[in-house]
Amino acid sequence: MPKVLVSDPIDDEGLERLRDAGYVVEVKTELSEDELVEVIGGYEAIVVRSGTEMNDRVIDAAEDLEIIGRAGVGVDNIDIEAATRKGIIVANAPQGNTVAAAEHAIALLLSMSRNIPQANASLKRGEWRKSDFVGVEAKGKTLGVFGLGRIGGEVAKRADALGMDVVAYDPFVSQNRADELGAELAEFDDVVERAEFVSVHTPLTDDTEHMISDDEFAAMDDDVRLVHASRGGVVDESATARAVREDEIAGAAFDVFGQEPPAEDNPLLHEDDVIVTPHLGASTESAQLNVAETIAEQVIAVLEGGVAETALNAPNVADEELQPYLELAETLGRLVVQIGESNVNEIEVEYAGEIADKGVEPLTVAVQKGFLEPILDDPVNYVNAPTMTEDRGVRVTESKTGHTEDFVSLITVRTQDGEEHEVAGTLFGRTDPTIVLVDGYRVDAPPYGHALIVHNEDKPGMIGRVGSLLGDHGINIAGMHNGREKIGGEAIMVLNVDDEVPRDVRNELTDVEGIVSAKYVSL
Ligand SMILES: NC(=O)C1=CN([C@@H]2O[C@H](COP(=O)(O)OP(=O)(O)OC[C@H]3O[C@@H](n4cnc5c(N)ncnc54)[C@H](O)[C@@H]3O)[C@@H](O)[C@H]2O)C=CC1
Ligand SMILES: O=C(O)C(=O)COP(=O)(O)O
Repeated sequence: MPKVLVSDPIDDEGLERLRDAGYVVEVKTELSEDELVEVIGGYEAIVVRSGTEMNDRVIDAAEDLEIIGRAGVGVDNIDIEAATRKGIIVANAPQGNTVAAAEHAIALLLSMSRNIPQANASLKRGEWRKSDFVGVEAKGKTLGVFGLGRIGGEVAKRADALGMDVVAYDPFVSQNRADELGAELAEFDDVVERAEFVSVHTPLTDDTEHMISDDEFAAMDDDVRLVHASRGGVVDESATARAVREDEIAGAAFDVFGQEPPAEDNPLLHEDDVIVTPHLGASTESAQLNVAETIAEQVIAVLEGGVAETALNAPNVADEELQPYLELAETLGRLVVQIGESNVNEIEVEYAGEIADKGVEPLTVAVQKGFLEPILDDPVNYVNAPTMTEDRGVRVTESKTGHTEDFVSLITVRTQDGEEHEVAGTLFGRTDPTIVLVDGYRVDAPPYGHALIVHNEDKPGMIGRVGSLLGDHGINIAGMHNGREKIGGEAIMVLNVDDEVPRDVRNELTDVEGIVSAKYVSL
C-alpha cells in the first residue's frame, strides 16, 4: 500500500481523502533536513507547504517518491530540477488560496495605513494616544502592483473597490487581462515612481530577487507604504528596514521572509513603522480546505498511475483525444532508436494533418520516452524524459505541416546518428496505431510486441527463406508487412513475431545471400 508523508500541517479533509483512497498517511511536521533524508525513502508521495525544504539532498534520498504535492502555490522550497531528473512529479494547488492571500495583502495595507497593530499594542499597554496614530486613506491613492497574476489581480480588484487607481508592472500579462482588472500596465520604473502604495505579488525567481531594493526606495515617494506578501527575497529586507528608518518610505508590511521564521536580529522586526505577520497569507480555513483537497486529488491521481492536472514539471497528458497518439508517438521513438544506433544527436518530430492543430508537446515527450527506454537502465517517464534527452546531448526539434497526402494525421520521427533513420505512423480508425513508414519504405505494421526488420534485395524467394529460417528456430511469425522501393530494388520486411529473435538467428539471416540487415526491435 503506498505511503504518503505529510510534512507540514494541512486540513484534515486532505488527510481523510488520502486515507479513503487506501494509502497509509503519516503526518510528521517539524522534521529536520537530516530526519527527512532518513525517512523519505519509505514514501511514494509527500505533501508539503512552505515549511519543508525539498532540496536536492532530500530528493536524492527519495528512492520511491512519485509526487511532491505542494498544498499551496509557491514552490521555491522545492528543487524542481532535481525532482524532474528523478522523474518525480511536482504539483501544487494554485488557486485555492488566491483570495486568502489577496485579502491578507489588503488587510496589511489598511492596517498599515491606520497604524492598527501599533495602536492596538499601545492601548493594551494602558495608553490612549489618538493623535500619535493619525493615518492615511487608501481612496484616491495609486497602488503599484508588481505581478498581476492570480493574487495581484484579486488585489487590484479590491483596490479598485477601495477607490484606488491601480498601475501594474508585469511583463507577462496581456493588455486584456489588465483592462478586465481596471489596471494600467506600465514600465517598472514608472510604477516605482508613481505608486503611493506598493503591493508585490511575483514569485521569487532569478529576475525578481531583490526586485525592490535601495535604488527603488530612493526613487519612491517618501509617503509610500509597501506590502510584501508574495515570497521572501523578492523585496530586500535590510534595504526596506533602512528605507523606513531613514524616512525614505513611510512604512512596510511583510508577511514573508527570506528566512522563516526570521532571525531575531532581522531589522524588519525592530522598526516601529514595519508591521509583520508570520506568513499568514494562505492561512484561512477556506483556503486550507481548498488546497488540501486539491493536493490530495493530485497525489491520488499520480499514485493511481494517472495525471496530476496541476503538475509543474510534466506535460498534461490527460487529453483523451491524445491518448492513442501518445501510444503511437512512444512506439515511434522506441522503433527509431532500435533500427539505428544509439548515439543519436538529433531527433526531429514532424506532425502533419489534423494532429498538427493540437497541442503536441506531450507527444514529443512521448517520442523521447520511447526513444530512451530501450537504451537506459534508469526509469524514464513523462517527467524526466526531456531532461534525459538533453543530458545525452540530443537535440529535439518539432515541426508541423497542415496536410498529408494519404493520412488524416501522420507523425514522422527522424534521427541522425551518422546515418539518418525515419519512421512514421498514423491512427487507422482514429484509434489503431499503425507504422506506415520505415526508412523510406511504405509498410502497414501494427506496433506491438516483438518485430524483426529485414532489409533485403527485392528478388524471388526472400520471404520464403526468412520464413523457413525463423521456423527452423521455432520463432512463429504473427504478421508480415512488405515494402519496396521499386521492382528489383531494395525491399523491407517488417515481421511481427511471437518471441525475441536472438542474435545468432539474426546473424544466420544476414548470412543469407540477398539479405542486407536484420534488426530485432521490441515495441
Ligand atoms: N503569503 C502567502 O501566504 C502566499 C503567498 N503566495 C505567493 O504569491 C506569489 C504569487 O502567487 P500567484 O498570484 O498565485 O501566482 P501567479 O503565477 O498567478 O502570479 C505571479 C505573477 O507574477 C508575474 N511575474 C513573474 N515574473 C515577473 C517579473 N520578473 N516581473 C513582474 N511580474 C512577474 C507573472 O507574470 C504572474 O502574472 C507566489 O510567489 C506565491 O508563492 C501565494 C499564496 C499565499
Ligand atoms: O501558497 C503559497 O505560496 C504560500 O505562500 C502559502 O504558504 P503556506 O502554505 O502557508 O506555507
